[in-house]
Amino acid sequence: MEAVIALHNVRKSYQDFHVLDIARLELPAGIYWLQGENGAGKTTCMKVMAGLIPFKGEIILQGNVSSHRQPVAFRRLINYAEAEPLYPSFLTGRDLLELYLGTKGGNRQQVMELGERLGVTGYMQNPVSTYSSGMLKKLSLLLAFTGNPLLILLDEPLITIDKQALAVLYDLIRAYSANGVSFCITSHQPLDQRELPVSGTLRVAAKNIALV
Ligand SMILES: Nc1ncnc2c1ncn2[C@@H]1O[C@H](COP(=O)(O)OP(=O)(O)OP(=O)(O)O)[C@@H](O)[C@H]1O
Repeated sequence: MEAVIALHNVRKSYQDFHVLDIARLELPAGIYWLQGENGAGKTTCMKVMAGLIPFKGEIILQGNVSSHRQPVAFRRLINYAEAEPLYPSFLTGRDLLELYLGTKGGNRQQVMELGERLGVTGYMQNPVSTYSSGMLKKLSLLLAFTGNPLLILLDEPLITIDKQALAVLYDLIRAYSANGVSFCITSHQPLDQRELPVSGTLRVAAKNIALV
């Protein structure tokens, strides 16, 4: 089966500090748990996969969308939610959602319903500077589920959100996964296999990523 994402000779350095050196990694569709020690390179790997920071090498989605040759199409197919999201403080949640709907596409009605389920609707009209860390995290998760992504990267999605939002998040991951969307999730806490049917574990170590 065609890999959802394939990394070929991917190298990432911050100035002359080398963080990633991945000769080849090809992942079939699924839900992956990305593990590694603090500072191993998980967040860097996600930012590279999402096409958000420059890197050497090439990433191909579904065998035909290249990070270098089709950067816009590439970025539309991958969504990323940061571990500790930061947005310009004067923007409202609604401003950000409109921006995402405009650039990522997707069904407005469906996204609004999702916002309702996650419990963000009540504060969407307020500037993000007024949000608590959990409120910000829920907004970032809503944005990660906006559009028509092939792969969703969730960096520490379980931290700071309340029990109700957590149950919705697990539900969403399972439903999207059943519709063919793949996930790559970092979490220092164990993932509950009953809630999240993880298909594989990816380990970041010694600058490489391996499916273990
Ligand atoms: N913008 C940056 N400039 C310089 N070095 C950076 C930058 N971002 C990350 N690093 C370094 O790259 C390495 C990997 O960082 P990264 O954030 O990817 O690790 P991580 O596996 O996500 O860690 P954690 O589990 O602590 O979140 C670390 O040594 C870090 O110091």
